[in-house]
Amino acid sequence: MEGISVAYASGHVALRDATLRLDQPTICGLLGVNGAGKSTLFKAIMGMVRPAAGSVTIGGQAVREAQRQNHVAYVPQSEEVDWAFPVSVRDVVMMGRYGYMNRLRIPTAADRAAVEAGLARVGMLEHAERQIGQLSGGQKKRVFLARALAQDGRLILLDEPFGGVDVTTQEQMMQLLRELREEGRIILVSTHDLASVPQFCDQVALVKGTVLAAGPTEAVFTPANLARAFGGSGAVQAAAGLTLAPGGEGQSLVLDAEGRVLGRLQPLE
Ligand SMILES: Nc1ncnc2c1ncn2[C@@H]1O[C@H](COP(=O)(O)OP(=O)(O)OP(=O)(O)O)[C@@H](O)[C@H]1O
Repeated sequence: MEGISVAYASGHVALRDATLRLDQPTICGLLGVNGAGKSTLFKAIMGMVRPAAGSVTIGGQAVREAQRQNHVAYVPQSEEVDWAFPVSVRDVVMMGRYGYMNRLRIPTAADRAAVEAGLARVGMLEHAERQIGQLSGGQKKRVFLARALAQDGRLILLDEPFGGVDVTTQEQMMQLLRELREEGRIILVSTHDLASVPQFCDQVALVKGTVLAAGPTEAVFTPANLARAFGGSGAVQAAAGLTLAPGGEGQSLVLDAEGRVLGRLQPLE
C-alpha cells in the first residue's frame, strides 16, 4: 500500500499517508494501540473501505481483481462476526470457497475436499456440524482460520487471532502460520501479544494513525520505536509483561515475565 489515507463517514481520519510493502513470503506483525488503525488497514487491503488517497495493489493487481482471484483471505476479529447466525462450522469454512463457485454456489468435489482439509488442519473436523455460536473462543478462531485455508489465499490477513486463546492453541496457530509462510504465502497479523513478536514475526509494522515504521523485526521492533507507537516504553512493558535490559553495544534484551530472553533489540538510528 502506497500513501493511503482513510476517513470514515464521521469525518474521522483513521489512516493518513500509510505505506507498507510486503514482497516475499513472510509473517508480518501489525502492532499498535487500540484505535491505531490496524483494522482499518486490513479493511483497505480487503476493499471494505475506500481510501481517499493512495493505492493498494496485491501481486501487482488492484484490490478488486485480487479479490476476484481469491488471493486475499481474511480472518476477522471475533467481535465482527454474528455468532447467532444459524450456520454450521462446515458452512463457514465453505464460504472460503464461494469465490471459486458460480452463482448457484453448488460445491464441487474439489470445494468439499478443500473444506475438509481446512477443518482437519485446524483440528475442527469433529465439530464440523456444530452451530458456530456454540464454540469456545479458541474454536471460533480456528474456524475462520480454516475458512482462510479453504480459500487458499496467497495473502492472509488475521485481525487479532490470538485474543482470548489458550497458550497451546496460540502455539498451534503460530506453527500453522509458519507452515503457510513456508508454502509461499504472506501473512499479515495484528496482535497485542508483543512478547511473542521476536520469535514469531519476521517483520513488524507499527501503526499509529499511519505506518510509523515497518521492516525486519530486529530493525524495527526497538524500544524507541515501541515507545513512539505505544506512548512510552514503560506502558509497553507493562502491557506486554516485558522487561528490557541492557544488552551491550546499545542493544536491549527483551525479557519475559520469567526473565527468559525473547529477543535482542537494536538501537534506533
Ligand atoms: N466505522 C467507523 N466509523 C467511524 N470511525 C471509525 C470506524 N471504524 C473505526 N473508526 C475509528 O478509526 C480509528 C481506527 O480504528 P481501527 O478499528 O482501525 O483501530 P485498531 O487499531 O484496529 O484498534 P483495535 O486494536 O482496538 O482493534 C479509531 O479511532 C476508530 O474509532
